[in-house]
Amino acid sequence: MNSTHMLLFCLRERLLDSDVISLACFLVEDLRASSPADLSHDEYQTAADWLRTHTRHRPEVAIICGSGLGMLADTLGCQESFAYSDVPGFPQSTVQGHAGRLVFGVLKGKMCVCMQGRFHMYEGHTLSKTTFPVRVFKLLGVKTLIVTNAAGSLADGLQPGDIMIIKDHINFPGFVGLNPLIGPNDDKFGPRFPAMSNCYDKELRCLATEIGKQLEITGLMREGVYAMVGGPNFESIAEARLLHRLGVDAVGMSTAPEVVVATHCGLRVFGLSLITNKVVKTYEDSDSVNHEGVLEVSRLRSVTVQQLVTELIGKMDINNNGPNDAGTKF
Ligand SMILES: O=P(O)(O)O[C@@H]1C[C@H](O)[C@@H](CO)O1
Ligand code: HPA
Repeated sequence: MNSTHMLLFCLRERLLDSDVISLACFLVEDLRASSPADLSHDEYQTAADWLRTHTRHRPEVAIICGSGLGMLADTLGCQESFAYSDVPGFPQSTVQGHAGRLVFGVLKGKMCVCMQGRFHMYEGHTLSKTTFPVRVFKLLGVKTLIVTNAAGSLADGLQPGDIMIIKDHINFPGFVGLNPLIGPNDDKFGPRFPAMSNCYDKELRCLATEIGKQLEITGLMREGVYAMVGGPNFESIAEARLLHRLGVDAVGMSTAPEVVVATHCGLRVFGLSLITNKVVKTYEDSDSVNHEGVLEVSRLRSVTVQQLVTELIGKMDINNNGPNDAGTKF
C-alpha cells in the first residue's frame, strides 16, 4: 500500500477528514518531488577523487557523529581534516553540535574517517545529499560504517545517559516515499531492491555487548529499535504514544537513510543511540525536551561512547564484510 492508498483507506474508514487527506496527498507528492536520487555517479566520484588527492589516509572504517558526539573524532591519531565546504559536493552542516568537518586518522591501528556533523532531512537537504558522504566513503574503500545519534527514549528500560545498540530501525519517512534510493538505481552501488533484514550487523552488536561487559557499562546498555521521524519538531504526546505502541524503543531524526544507503552498497553497519531524554508520553507530565538539553546529555556521556566505539574498532575484524556485501565493485 503506498502513501496515497493509505490516505484513501483512512478516508474510506472515516479516520481522517477529506480536507486533511487532500492536504496530506499534496504534501506527500511535493516531498517526493524534492528527494529523488538526483546525483550522478560522477558527483560521488569527484568528491572521492578530491579526498584521495588531498589525504594519504585510506580509511576502512567511517564514523558518523550524532548531536554532541563530535568529540569522537578528537581521539583519532595522525589527524587530517577538511571543512565540508572544501569538499566538492558536500552540503553544509547547519545544526548546533554538528561542526561540519571530515576528520581522517588512525584509531587502534585502523584507518578511519569521521564525520564531525551529519546532514538531516529537516535542514532542507534532499535525501541524496543527506546520504552523500556514505557513497563517497564506499568509493574511498570504507568497509564498515558506524552511525551514532542522540535519541529520545520511549522504552521504560532506557533512561537518559543510556546507550542503545541499534538492532533494527523503522524508517518512517520511507513509508511516504522519502527514501534516498528512490529514482533510477545506480547498479554500480547496489541492487534495485536491497534487503534490509540484516542491516545492523549481528557480529558487531555481539562484540559491542562483550566490550560493554569489559568496560563495566552493561547497566547502561541494551539493544533496541530506533525510529526515524522527519523532525525538526520533537514529538507530540499523541505521536509519542503511537510510536510506543508500535514497539519503538528510541526516536530520532537521522540515521535510517544513511543506513539504507550503506546497506545498499554493501557496507557493514553498526549503530548506537545515546539516549538524551525521555519522550513525554502523558499529558500530566510538564517536562519538555529541547536541543540544548540533548547536547548536554550527549557531551556528558561522550567519553563512554568514545571508549565503546574505540574498543569496537580495535577489536573488529576489518576483513569480515558482513552478510550484505556482494563483493566490491570499484
Ligand atoms: O544527528 P542526531 O540524530 O544525533 O541529532 C538528533 C536529532 C536532531 O537533529 C537533534 C535534536 O536535538 O538531535
Ligand atoms: O525525543 C527526541 N525525538 C526526536 N529526536 C530526538 N533527538 C534527541 N531526542 C529526540
